Amino acid sequence: MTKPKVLISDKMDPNAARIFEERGCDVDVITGETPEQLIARIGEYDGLAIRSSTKVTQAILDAAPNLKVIGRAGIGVDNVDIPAASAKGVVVMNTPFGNSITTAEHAIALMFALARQLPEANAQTQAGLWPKNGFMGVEVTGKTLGLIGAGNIGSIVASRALGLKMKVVAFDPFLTPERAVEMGVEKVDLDGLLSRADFITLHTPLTDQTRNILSAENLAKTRKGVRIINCARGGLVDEAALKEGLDSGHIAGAALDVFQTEPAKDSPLFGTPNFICTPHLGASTTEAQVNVALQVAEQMADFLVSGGVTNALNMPSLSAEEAPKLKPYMALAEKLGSLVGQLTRDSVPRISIHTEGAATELNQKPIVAAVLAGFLRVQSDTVNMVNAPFLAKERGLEVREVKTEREGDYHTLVRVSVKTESGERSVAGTLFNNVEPRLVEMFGIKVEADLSGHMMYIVNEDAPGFIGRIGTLLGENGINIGTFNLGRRNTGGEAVLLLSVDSPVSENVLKQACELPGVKMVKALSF
Ligand SMILES: NC(=O)c1ccc[n+]([C@@H]2O[C@H](COP(=O)([O-])OP(=O)(O)OC[C@H]3O[C@@H](n4cnc5c(N)ncnc54)[C@H](O)[C@@H]3O)[C@@H](O)[C@H]2O)c1
Ligand SMILES: O=C(O)CC[C@@H](O)C(=O)O
Repeated sequence: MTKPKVLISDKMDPNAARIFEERGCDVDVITGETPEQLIARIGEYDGLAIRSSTKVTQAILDAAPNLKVIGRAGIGVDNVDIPAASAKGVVVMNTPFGNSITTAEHAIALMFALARQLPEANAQTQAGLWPKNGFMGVEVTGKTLGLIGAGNIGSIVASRALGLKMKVVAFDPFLTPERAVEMGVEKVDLDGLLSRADFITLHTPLTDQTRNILSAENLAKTRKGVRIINCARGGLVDEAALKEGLDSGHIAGAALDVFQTEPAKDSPLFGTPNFICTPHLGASTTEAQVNVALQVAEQMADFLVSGGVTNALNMPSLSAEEAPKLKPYMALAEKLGSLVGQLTRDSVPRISIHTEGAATELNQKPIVAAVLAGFLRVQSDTVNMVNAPFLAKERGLEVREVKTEREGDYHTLVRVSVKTESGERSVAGTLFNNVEPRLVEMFGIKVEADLSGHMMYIVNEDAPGFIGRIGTLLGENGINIGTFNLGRRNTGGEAVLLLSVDSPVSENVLKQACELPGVKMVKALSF
């Protein structure tokens, strides 16, 4: 088996390259390239490991036919075009916890730097001014810290601030009252936070809801003398309004680690009194960089080598322990989805995935994604488990999931049903020996077939002589039959025949089969 190839395109702790090699990947570390250079190179790689410098655009994805996974050693993935990656079936992963403590500590460091004007005091002292009377600071003890965003980093900042004897109020629409109590913070609305906080620190992603959350209007609602810290994302604070607030003295200090445009080599804020900044250093400690490098390499290698999916933003997670158990189910689900897709001519507004028995104990999301991938692949051969759920949504296909924990005729079963203009149609399959996918029911008729390779599906009247006639026809056309699977609704009623054949069945043979007496339908299938 050829080894997966990974490119590390941003500066990353060397542990990442070591882990890739130890886990069976070939790895190249080539940093600082232009987008054009990356476009020329990316075609040969299965994986791309990045930090924030590499911008993974549609153009880069278009030039990457082999790419299967992008791993961000860090949290924010705003440098990756996730919809474009999903559409191409590329998994995007991040490392959501590896740099949280480090970034929270940076926010606290900036809070102290603002409270005591450390950068300017340092600069003037080293300039020989000994400015003993020029820097009257404030204590943080007893002050109110307003937390906008109380997720991983926000909650660490809160715990540190509580240790510093601050009062913490938090605005986060997704923060439950129970979690607020657990964190020891008071959950407030945004106006409440703005009117009460002595320090405001931001810890949300940049979304349509959070963009400009500290707008000119909201900054005007803050207390006079407020100090603002942003270690999350540029774009959360209106930088022009921030400058006005600092110039007017309404805002006593502001510290930005992140800017609307990065790298920020020029900004109207530079040189403003009581403004301090760092060049997106929130995650820059030895500990955090080792953490994220190890984690991203382990996650990506897991995916490329054994199919495990951790911390993916566009695909359900699948641990390395779960992967071997789920793999045969995903193969079964994909085959059932494909069978229904190949046999359905009408438009399908709804597809239902029903698991029964042992299958219900597993993570359903990969099973559903595999059914959708099989079903939609009939329409486009670029569909895979990553982009199938997105495509289904885009095409208005309603996806239903149903679980029945008790066993039926089989210890485990996956059933795929589609709603069509002519009614609901379903196929079902099980796993023999927990590993071999087997079709066991088709449109209400019991059959038993291994769905693989080239197959023929025939619906005919159950009458003597048919099997001989179809065998003769295929034999005369040089088509060897591998397996022969029969099922019927009732004696003399409708029967189905699923044949696996060693070579593709031509249109001409299908036509001749269709003309045999008693035949209602013939279709070539492939898996
Ligand atoms: N400066 C750096 O180097 C650096 C390092 C790491 C992370 N970050 C950034 O910090 C941010 C926070 O990271 P995290 O790990 O804590 O993320 P997280 O997802 O754990 O937490 C984000 C929180 O924001 C909340 N939120 C979402 N929309 C909101 C809204 N409209 N108003 C208020 N709250 C809202 C969410 O409910 C969540 O609790 C991210 O943008 C990340 O990219 C920056
Ligand atoms: O990689 C970095 O230095 C920044 C990381 C940070 O912005 C993140 O979102 O994790």
